[in-house]
Amino acid sequence: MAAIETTGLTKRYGATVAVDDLELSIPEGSVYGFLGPNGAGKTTTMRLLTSLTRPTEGSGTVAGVPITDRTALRPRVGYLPETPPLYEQATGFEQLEYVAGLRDLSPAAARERIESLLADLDLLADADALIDDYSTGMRQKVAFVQAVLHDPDVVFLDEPTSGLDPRAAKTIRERIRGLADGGTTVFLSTHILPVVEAVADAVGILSDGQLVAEGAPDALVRRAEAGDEGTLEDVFLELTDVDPSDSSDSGRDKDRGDTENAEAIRD
Ligand SMILES: Nc1ncnc2c1ncn2[C@@H]1O[C@H](COP(=O)(O)OP(=O)(O)OP(=O)(O)O)[C@@H](O)[C@H]1O
Repeated sequence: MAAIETTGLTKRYGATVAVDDLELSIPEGSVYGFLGPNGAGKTTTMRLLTSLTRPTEGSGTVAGVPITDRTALRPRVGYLPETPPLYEQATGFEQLEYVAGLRDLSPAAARERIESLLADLDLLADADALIDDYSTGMRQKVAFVQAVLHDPDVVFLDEPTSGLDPRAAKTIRERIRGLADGGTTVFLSTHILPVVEAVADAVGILSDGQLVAEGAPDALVRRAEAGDEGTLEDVFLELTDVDPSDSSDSGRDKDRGDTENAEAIRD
């Protein structure tokens, strides 16, 4: 069974089509890199898949649960949003204890899990300091632990390594791979393409709400115009290159051309 499956998933905000007829089928225990320019619809897709917003049309399941069933879906998914909610006046440990309570973990189980995850990220020694005094990287690590505390089947990560120094970013990358190797499915949205190249089993590129290319990172690079010498960045630029100075009509034509090009790449 696919961990994430969508059919014709669409979200409109008035005249804006944020997510347009999205078809996804992502296997369990894989890392899926979700790429796209600003405003492509990545956050909206993650909000749809975590039942934070409802589709205008289409449907989907995550861990076998319909994405419109918020109550059943909530324990099965974890979400690290781009700006994670953290309570500045709590210590790292208190913040995580609070979230564990919301997730119905017993105090003893919560303590054990929090300590193990914090130790794993090299943050246990600072667990009793106020979040207000944490660095960006320390906050990001707490937010990461918060998203995986209840051992979800599928975890959605929005820019999990942004603002991290190379060592902290490497730690998070290794944990992402570790999650997938343990059977968790990771849906990873980031603009940091080397991160995706390093950890993703498959990549989807979103442009104007539409999936314009999908495949293993190295296969996408090989099949795109970039050729053998190319990188994921070349593929990304090739498929999402919309000149902002275009009028909306000619811009649309250009989009369509890019989409057709991408269709060839998709198989
Ligand atoms: N609540 C909302 N109300 C109205 N329009 C919205 C809303 N949320 C998103 N949009 C619009 O939907 C489109 C997709 O936005 P979304 O935030 O999903 O993109 P994104 O790919 O996550 O962008 P970024 O990389 O900048 O975070 C944009 O045009 C945005 O303005």
